[in-house]
Amino acid sequence: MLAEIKPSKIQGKIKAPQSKSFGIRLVLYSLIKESKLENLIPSDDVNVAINVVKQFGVSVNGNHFKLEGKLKVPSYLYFGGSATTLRMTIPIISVLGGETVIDGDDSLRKRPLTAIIKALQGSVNFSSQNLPTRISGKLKENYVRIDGSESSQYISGFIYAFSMIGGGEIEIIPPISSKSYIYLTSELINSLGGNVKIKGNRIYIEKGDFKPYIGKVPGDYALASFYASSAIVSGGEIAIEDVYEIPHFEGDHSIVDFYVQMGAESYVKDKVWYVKGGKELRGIKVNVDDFPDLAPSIASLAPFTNSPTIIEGVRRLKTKESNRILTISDALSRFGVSVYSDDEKIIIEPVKEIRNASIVCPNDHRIAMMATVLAFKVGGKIDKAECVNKSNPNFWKDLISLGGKIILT
Ligand SMILES: O=C(O)C1=C[C@@H](OP(=O)(O)O)[C@@H](O)[C@H](O)C1
Ligand SMILES: C=C(OP(=O)(O)O)C(=O)O
Repeated sequence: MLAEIKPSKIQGKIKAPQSKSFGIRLVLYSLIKESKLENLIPSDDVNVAINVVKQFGVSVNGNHFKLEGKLKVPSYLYFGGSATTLRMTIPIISVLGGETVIDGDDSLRKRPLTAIIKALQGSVNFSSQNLPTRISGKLKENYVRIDGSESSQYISGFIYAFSMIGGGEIEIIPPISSKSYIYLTSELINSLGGNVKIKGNRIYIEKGDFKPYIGKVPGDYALASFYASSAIVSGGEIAIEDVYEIPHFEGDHSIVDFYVQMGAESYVKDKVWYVKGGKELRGIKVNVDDFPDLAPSIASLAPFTNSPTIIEGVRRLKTKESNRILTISDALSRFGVSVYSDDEKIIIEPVKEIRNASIVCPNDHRIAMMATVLAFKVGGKIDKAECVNKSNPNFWKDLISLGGKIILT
């Protein structure tokens, strides 16, 4: 699909895209207790999670997920492009024990599994270092020691896995990256009757008394940020409804504050995120290691400021759906933005002369979303535009309803 975008003013009221992180967690929660997701509009990745729980024996009736009988470890699981589902499921397979062949699409096949393979060495065998691989064996004790610098998704997976079997302990070898997602998992599990305590680099999980989850999938700040950036850049005003309450830790919701630091009007009240453009913007310096998905969001606004934006802590962006150090730089450069990058940082200069550009989505939803913001300023084309479905199947429809002049063919 090709998206042809004309300069547009983005404004109005919209429901936030549903959170992929919450969506996957709430679907996987059905391996612990039933869940009913009232407003569910599954993205590709949430659909992956739904197919995975089905294979474990969960019955799926519309938006209602309930385990029928005993959990069974499937002999084959396919994860599409969803690293979150993959890396949360491997710990579950490893505590239950068994033999499963796991696979994914071309992008997932390139993403590392090094930390989990090492952590499970001696109990669980992997036939190869990347997908496809055959996992066999069972974790010997309810304890795991794992490198925290590759991905938090494994740690979230062990919080689920140990909650399923009545307890366990995780020791994380520092540095711990993407900490915000570990907090997200432990807070969610505890809010549903779990017993997870984080003490420094150790996580203690005890037996929980779980209740069903019946409710909505909360809205997502990182996905909504592309609507917000588009409004700011085009001088519009937007209200994004159904976002979650801002918690005590930093995370994807920190984008609300980053936009304030960049000079935009941005605040959350009663689960609505209000954003307004029109003021002079400035560059910021920010380390994204704890919330790496915000890099493309910040990069979408950075060219329109009056000073350079420095995004640090980008090392792990190389192993996302695309090498985002390269794909952020490449997409912005096509629009005439000067970008410097190395393994530690991306520096984005204020754009002097923005130009109309065409990009092909590098199989990475957030890069297409970032480029859309620039295209609203100057026009542009995005090929393989369906790549946004990984996390937000409503992306194009929502933006059209907010005034985006977009032709999809
Ligand atoms: O747990 C989650 O929902 C996620 C964790 C992050 O991954 P890493 O922990 O690998 O950084 C993030 O990039 C991903 O989009 C979602
Ligand atoms: C990195 C992402 O997702 P995942 O790791 O789940 O594939 C993302 O959504 O930006």
